[in-house]
Amino acid sequence: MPFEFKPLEIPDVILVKPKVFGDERGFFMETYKASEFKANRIPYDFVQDNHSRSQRGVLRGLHYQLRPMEQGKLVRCMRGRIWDVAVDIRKGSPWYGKWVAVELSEENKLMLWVPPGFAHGFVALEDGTEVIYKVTKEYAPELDRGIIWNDPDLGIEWPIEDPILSEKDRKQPRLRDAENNFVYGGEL
Ligand SMILES: Cc1cn([C@H]2C[C@H](O)[C@@H](COP(=O)(O)OP(=O)(O)O[C@H]3O[C@@H](C)C(=O)[C@@H](O)[C@H]3O)O2)c(=O)[nH]c1=O
Repeated sequence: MPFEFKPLEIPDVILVKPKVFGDERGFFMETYKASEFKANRIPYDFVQDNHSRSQRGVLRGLHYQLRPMEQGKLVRCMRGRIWDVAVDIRKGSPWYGKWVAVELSEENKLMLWVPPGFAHGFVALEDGTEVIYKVTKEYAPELDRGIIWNDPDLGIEWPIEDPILSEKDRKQPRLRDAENNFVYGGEL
């Protein structure tokens, strides 16, 4: 099997571990394969790939797009390290307002599947950290929304104090005030 799929504490969020083939030249790994992902509770088509670079302490998030342009995201860190967070914001979900986080790095090569209905964010733990992620719907700026990273109702334990934020992310609302049209449908 080229991948291991491990559901996290919120089981719709899945940690994906690729099989890495190392040899004297370097390494090879598959980073996405439709048949394997579809057979392991990630039945989506991906339509856009993104790439960002961040200095240490940059925090991007927490972001989501409203329905009908809700995005699932397959996130990977190809240089440096991030602490990657997914927050369940599906109304009626047993995990509403709960979060899970994992470290993704150049070294561990792990990927995080963040389904539609989750807010997503990460903090870069090293300078020059590069993140690439596939998304299931295209960017729709008019439906782009966010939640403030340090919302006390979420209590996310970020590993960095005083992060570097975009102007937009400094002004995001709390979850309780954020526009959100996700409804939990018992996805499991
Ligand atoms: C996300 C995105 C941004 N942009 C543009 C808009 C803006 O001028 C510039 C930077 O956008 P942002 O400040 O929103 O970029 P950023 O803060 O990196 O936003 C990203 O954060 C992570 C946590 C996510 O989960 C992503 O879905 C996305 O929301 O890039 C696109 O053209 N396409 C896109 O898909």
